[in-house]
Amino acid sequence: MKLFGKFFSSKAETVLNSDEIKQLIEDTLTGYRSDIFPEGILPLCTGFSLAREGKEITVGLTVPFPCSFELAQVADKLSEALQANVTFDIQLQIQPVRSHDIANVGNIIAIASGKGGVGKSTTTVNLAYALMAEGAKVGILDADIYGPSIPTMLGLKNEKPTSKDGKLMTPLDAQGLDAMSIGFLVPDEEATVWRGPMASSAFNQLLNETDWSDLDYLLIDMPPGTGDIQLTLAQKVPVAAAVVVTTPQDIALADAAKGIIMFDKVQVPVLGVVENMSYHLCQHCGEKSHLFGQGGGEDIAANYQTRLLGQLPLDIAIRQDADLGKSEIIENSAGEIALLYRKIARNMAAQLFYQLDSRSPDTAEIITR
Ligand SMILES: Nc1ncnc2c1ncn2[C@@H]1O[C@H](COP(=O)(O)OP(=O)(O)OP(=O)(O)O)[C@@H](O)[C@H]1O
Repeated sequence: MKLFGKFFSSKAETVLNSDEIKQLIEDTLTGYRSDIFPEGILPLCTGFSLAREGKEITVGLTVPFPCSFELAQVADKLSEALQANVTFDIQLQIQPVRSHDIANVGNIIAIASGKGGVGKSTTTVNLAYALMAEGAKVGILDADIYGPSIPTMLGLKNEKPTSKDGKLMTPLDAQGLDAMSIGFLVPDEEATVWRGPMASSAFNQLLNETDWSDLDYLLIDMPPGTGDIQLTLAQKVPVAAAVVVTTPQDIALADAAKGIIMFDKVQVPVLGVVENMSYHLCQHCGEKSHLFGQGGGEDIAANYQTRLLGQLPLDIAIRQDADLGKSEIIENSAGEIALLYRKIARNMAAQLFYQLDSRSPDTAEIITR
């Protein structure tokens, strides 16, 4: 992926030699700090190269998780500092953190909620597109056998997967996302009467008999709740980690806590909590109102030793897009909401790396202790 930096100012030109340019780039990449780069960018890069042709400078970087938005900003900053067009040529080297035998799938991340209706499926779809916008290859698997909403949310209702070899199903393409759901295969009313084992075997088939393209992440939209079916899925699917979606209401938070405890029980690390419908911004005066309470996501993250990955507003555009089979990331990629989802997606991918990837300085510390 190429990220092109831009420079606008007409500062008096200082001509730097190649060594000075290299030093300035290295210093910038080492000194940069943000939530996802607490110790700088360069120490995490497994590759770094520099090519220069007059005012065109290309920096080759190999990074361990998707983070295009932040790197594009760094490219702008460097272009300005060097008064040149700095292009980042990014190679993503995302490593599967848990071994499994599902072909062409890297890391499987379960998106769960203790309670129904908190916006788990909407969040899953938007996070999938957000990860894609950050540079990753992503798929989405709807595990909500009893109430699959992913086909509608991706604008693929009534579509059916095909098969090239009569064995594996080709996932549907949702503007670049691989998508699979029981909703593509059987009418909604049919699956609702399936008993637990049948639902679980249907899910296994969806996971194992889909011809996924080469995915960095497969997001699983889990059925809501923490009952037997969720526990079985969390145990049987080689999930690398989970994310719990909640709203700030007490009842949703209590159920989100049950979700965290459930994953803990089956030793699936929880990357963090996403607080959906956190606040509402008045369209007229811009005032923020916390309709369902405040601080709950932060409290739950602190009480259960995880982190708040981000907060999303209650917003009519999110609901309208979800109901119309669209996504804010695709519809309005530079909009405030799209940027919020992208920040959460970067946090999620970075947490997966820092907590579980053997290349991360944090895991190395844990391993040597
Ligand atoms: N941040 C938001 N702002 C406005 N509407 C939202 C937001 N998030 C979700 N919604 C809307 O809330 C409703 C429920 O969302 P969704 O189906 O994603 O919930 P869910 O937790 O997956 O439910 P279930 O698991 O019970 O199927 C949908 O109509 C969706 O458009």
